[in-house]
Amino acid sequence: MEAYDELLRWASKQGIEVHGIEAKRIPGRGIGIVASKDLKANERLIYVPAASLRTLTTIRPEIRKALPPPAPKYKGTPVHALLAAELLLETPTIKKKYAPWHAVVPTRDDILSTLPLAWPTSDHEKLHSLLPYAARAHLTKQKAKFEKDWQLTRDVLLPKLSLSPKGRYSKQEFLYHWLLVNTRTFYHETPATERLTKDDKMALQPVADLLNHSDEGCEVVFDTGCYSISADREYKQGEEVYICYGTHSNDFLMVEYGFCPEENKWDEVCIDEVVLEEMSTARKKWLDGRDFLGKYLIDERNLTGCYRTRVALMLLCTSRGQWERWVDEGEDGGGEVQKMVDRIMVRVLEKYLKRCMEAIGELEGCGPSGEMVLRRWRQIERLVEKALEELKVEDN
Ligand SMILES: C[S@@+](CC[C@H](N)C(=O)[O-])C[C@H]1O[C@@H](n2cnc3c(N)ncnc32)[C@H](O)[C@@H]1O
Repeated sequence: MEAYDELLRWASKQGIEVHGIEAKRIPGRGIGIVASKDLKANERLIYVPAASLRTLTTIRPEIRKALPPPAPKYKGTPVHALLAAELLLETPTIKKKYAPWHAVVPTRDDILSTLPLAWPTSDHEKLHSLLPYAARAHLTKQKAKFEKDWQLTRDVLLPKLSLSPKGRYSKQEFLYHWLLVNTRTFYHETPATERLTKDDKMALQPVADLLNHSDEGCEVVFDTGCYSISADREYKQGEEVYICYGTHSNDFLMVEYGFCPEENKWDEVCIDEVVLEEMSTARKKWLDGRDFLGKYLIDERNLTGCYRTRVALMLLCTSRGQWERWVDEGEDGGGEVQKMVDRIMVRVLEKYLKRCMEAIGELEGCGPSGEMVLRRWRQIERLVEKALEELKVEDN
């Protein structure tokens, strides 16, 4: 019997109900959930009673006593750190209780090789530097969160429990558990987490955490008593059933979940670095003053630049005073100004396309470790080429 079949049997003993679906290994996506029969829209597929979730309230008392509890506005220990510590410090009895879950979650090698945060710096320093801007920026924030959580674990929790941050309790082991939590938790609000930030409203859910991501997916609803997942549409037997982890770009999915899908209607590409290179220090200050500094995006629906991009580029076509008036009145400066913005966009995107090609050239020599980043740059290259075509058509 496969480990995931064992997990489903174990789950039913925990009160987790599973209907019309089964787990299966899916090439390129680890384990996933598929329909075991034809499913009707709205049919309930998974029901997880709150008692089977691992949340802030199920963290062992000695961990909760050692680490300051989470509190509003990021004071205290994030729930992410507490859940990671809980997994790191699992006693043999608890480990036995969750053995069927441990048997199916990705191995250390799976996690550490696919998630950019875990790429060993010596080998992958170059890969980090070759990530597109948005992914690199997101990774920097994620790294800061992780380092803070590890510091609390190493300097407060482990000494209080007379454990040394080596071997079983090393930084690398904490990282593995921290990333397991990162890739497998669901949003869950309880009375205990109600006043906390969104990031602290997280729960681990055995079985439901086998669902892979797609742009659109099953309906997920929860209250304090349970979590339930229902079919969003009809499914044919054997079809994979997904949930949507959120309306995320591929840069976000790569850093948070370690994959980069070819189809993603929520995808967007951030062109901050090339747009900001056009701006003097004074212009950056003016943009900042009106909350227009950064987050310049292109996507399939906004090939010629999102609203923020175009407003920012308008500053290159006129005086500060005139630009401020247009911003105040929500005006676009008229046809001639928009043509100038288009021309600047062409220059900016041609520069970005050159960078794409340079990154692709370097990644082609990186072998399998650079595959995901290479795929991402090829997607960006296609989008930028399409945007340039559209801008040039508009110019004629
Ligand atoms: C919540 S788990 C889903 C179950 C997971 N596939 C497993 O084997 O345990 C999230 C992880 O699944 C993988 N995943 C989810 N959706 C995917 C997709 N559309 N394509 C590739 N991998 C995906 C990623 O490794 C991600 O970090």
